[in-house]
Amino acid sequence: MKNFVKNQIKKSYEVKKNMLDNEKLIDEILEIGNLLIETYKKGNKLLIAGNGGSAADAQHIAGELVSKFYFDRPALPAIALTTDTSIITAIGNDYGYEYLFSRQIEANGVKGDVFLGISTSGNSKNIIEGLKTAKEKGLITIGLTGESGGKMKNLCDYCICVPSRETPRIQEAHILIGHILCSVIEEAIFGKGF
Ligand SMILES: O=C(CO)[C@@H](O)[C@H](O)[C@H](O)[C@H](O)COP(=O)(O)O
Ligand SMILES: [Zn+2]
Repeated sequence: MKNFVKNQIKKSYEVKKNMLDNEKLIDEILEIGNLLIETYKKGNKLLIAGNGGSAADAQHIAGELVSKFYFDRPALPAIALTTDTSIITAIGNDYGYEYLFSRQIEANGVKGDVFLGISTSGNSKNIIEGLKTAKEKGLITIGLTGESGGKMKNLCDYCICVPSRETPRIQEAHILIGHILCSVIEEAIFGKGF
């Protein structure tokens, strides 16, 4: 049983090590960081969505931006589209689960905003519909996925495909990337070194 535990730590570590050695992936994180910095400087906002553990990630990232990450500074606008049970149950009941995020993007997204879709398979229908509506409304689209990228890969303006096929390991890398993006944004806009 000890090895069972150790094996999972090892797998998580190996995914992170592969990311560290992948210069293209590091550049992609920085490119998205710069895009989000520009988005905030223009006065636009970030909308985030995911299912299950990725819904928690969406809320986690929005929390860092609206509250604070490392230090006290003005709030940054970010909305997780996974939190309002009245909206979610109404859309799910009246239109269908696949329209959960697209309907909210239709309501709250404006040109220049960014939609971040998080999905380990890259194939969750409500994220795919969200990406389509986001594009139609002039939002910039970012995806966080697993190795294959699924259908999201060709639908997103920017897509980071974490080099793993295991949902929990992919999620662990997604939240690392989310944290890095929050730190880059906070430092670039409000840090003393800038
Ligand atoms: O957290 C986990 C597994 O670690 C699950 O709740 C997982 O997020 C759910 O099965 C999701 O429905 C998976 O969707 P996706 O990542 O393929 O979009
Ligand atoms: Zn999980």
